Amino acid sequence: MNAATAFKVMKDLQNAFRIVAFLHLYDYLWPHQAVVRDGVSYDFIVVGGGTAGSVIANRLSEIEHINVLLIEAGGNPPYESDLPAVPLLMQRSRYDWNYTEELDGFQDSCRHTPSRKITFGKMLGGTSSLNYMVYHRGQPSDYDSWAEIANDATWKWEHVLPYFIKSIKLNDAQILQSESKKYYGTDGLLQLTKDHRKGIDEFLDAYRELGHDVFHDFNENNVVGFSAQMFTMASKSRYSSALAYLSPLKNRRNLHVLKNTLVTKILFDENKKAVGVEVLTEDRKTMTLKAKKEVIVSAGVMNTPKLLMLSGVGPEEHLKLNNIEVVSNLPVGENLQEHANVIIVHDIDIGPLPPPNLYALTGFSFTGFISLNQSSKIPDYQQMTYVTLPEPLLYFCTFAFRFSEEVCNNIYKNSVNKSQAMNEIIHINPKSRGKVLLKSTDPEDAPIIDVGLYSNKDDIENHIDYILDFLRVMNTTYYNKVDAVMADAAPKCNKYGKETREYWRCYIMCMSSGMSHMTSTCPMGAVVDSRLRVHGVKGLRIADASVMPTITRGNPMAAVIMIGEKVSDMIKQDHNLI
Ligand SMILES: Cc1cc2nc3c(=O)[nH]c(=O)nc-3n(C[C@H](O)[C@H](O)[C@H](O)COP(=O)(O)OP(=O)(O)OC[C@H]3O[C@@H](n4cnc5c(N)ncnc54)[C@H](O)[C@@H]3O)c2cc1C
Repeated sequence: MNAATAFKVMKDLQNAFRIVAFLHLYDYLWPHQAVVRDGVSYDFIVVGGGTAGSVIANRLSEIEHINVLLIEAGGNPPYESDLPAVPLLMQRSRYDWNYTEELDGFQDSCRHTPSRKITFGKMLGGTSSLNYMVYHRGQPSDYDSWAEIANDATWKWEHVLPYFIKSIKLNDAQILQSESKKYYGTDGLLQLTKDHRKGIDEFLDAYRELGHDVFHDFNENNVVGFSAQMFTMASKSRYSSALAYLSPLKNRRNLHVLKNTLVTKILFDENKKAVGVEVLTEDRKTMTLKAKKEVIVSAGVMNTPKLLMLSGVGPEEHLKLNNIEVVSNLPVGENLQEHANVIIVHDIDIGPLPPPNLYALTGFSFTGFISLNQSSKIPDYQQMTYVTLPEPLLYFCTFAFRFSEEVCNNIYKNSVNKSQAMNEIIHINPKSRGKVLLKSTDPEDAPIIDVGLYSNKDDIENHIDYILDFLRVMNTTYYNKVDAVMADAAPKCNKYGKETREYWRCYIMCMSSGMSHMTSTCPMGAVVDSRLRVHGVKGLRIADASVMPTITRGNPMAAVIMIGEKVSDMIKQDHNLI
């Protein structure tokens, strides 16, 4: 196997699954297509049936006399969305928005192309239908600082925790019999599965040897340390936000789900109240759909700011440049935040791993939140380690990370008869910021995206510190026992010597990428208030990853679902519906 073959295998598999999609065998899982007429009114319109939008559509339509229209640009998730082993197959397919970042100063990187491809889900469940399913809530201190920025104590950890708990249906005997039980629900809608697979404990022992705590579970007391990962999975399948929140109510009469329909504009009346949306339907008809109470935009971190700007809500100068009439002058699209990730692969000798299985995650994994100052309760970086056979890693290298064939072949070449540990060293508190702008006023055009990774140079130097800290694991008993050797992914950096900061500066420029954890393009404070209402207009809220004032120090999906739960209650309260 080599990188070119691995890439071709992925393309062939994508084509094979297209045939399965053509048969529509799994459409019975999802709500029917709504029948709509031009000019028809609903109480609430939710734009985007993704991670947050699915939650909101469910919770608002719990009230029987309220009519909710959920509009989603994509269609039903395909069969492969269900299969935990193959999330990659939906990348660069019709289930992906297929955006590309502008040139970002990494032209000299080890990527396949200088511009980075960026994936977001375009289907019910949005990005939760194609992501890697890791469930982590971020740090309690993240929410305390949101509360401060938003000037609203209801965003503090103690007040958002009940919404995390409400969403969950945990079925893990070990956790439910432990102290951690109080942090989980058992009658929510989102199923979680903890990874208990063989092999994890030996790795965790190595981190224990370095002085780190090892937990069953991360929660408000267990913040800094290591644990096996938790996933949004039932035992053998993905649990996307759509499967959790939309599938069970596919026959609910007051919820109307309009699929394959792009919202092109939010419509305002003369008092700047959002009164509806303009859409482009799957048969390419333009229609107006009206909202009596509110429009809630949950179109994700790129498409929410794009839609707002197209509708006249955004930075005045940029809107005027595009001849868009300004409704509210706000810093929409600025403040984009992302976790930078550096990949370090180890060849290891741990004996045979089970062969890949479509219904299980490949290999096994664990994660750690590490503070360089071991007495601190606030982590500086996160480590996620996936232990697999070398072939699945080659697919990731070439198809997901899109590193060059040379880099992927370098990583693969000494792995014959071995396993590999792919370590993601993640900068979870970046100072760098990016932005989203309109490319044109055509709603079908992609936006201009500048993720801004390492635009603040402190992030590079801090990342080197994190990598050097991580590498201490190479001296532990277990890593010696399994003959861990670092794959020589970037030989061009070897001239500096691996013990130097120059080597790691060079390595970072070669082997880094974003985690696809982007947030904060319409943040609380600057763009929306603490009840997620857009400043300067009425009847318009935003609820998705874009409203986070700062990126969570952890994987963001759990926080997005919590935002969906919390905003649903806020909307009900503001309209006297509870
Ligand atoms: C490859 C990948 C792996 C990831 N892995 C993890 C992980 O393991 N754990 C984790 O915590 N996070 C992960 N993330 C991040 C996480 O999935 C996202 O942060 C989260 O799902 C975002 O939710 P959202 O509601 O903001 O947006 P989305 O879930 O993307 O929802 C937006 C929805 O709006 C729709 N839409 C957009 N524009 C329009 C329009 N104009 N009209 C109608 N509909 C529209 C979209 O099609 C989409 O369905 C990953 C992300 C990626 C890309």
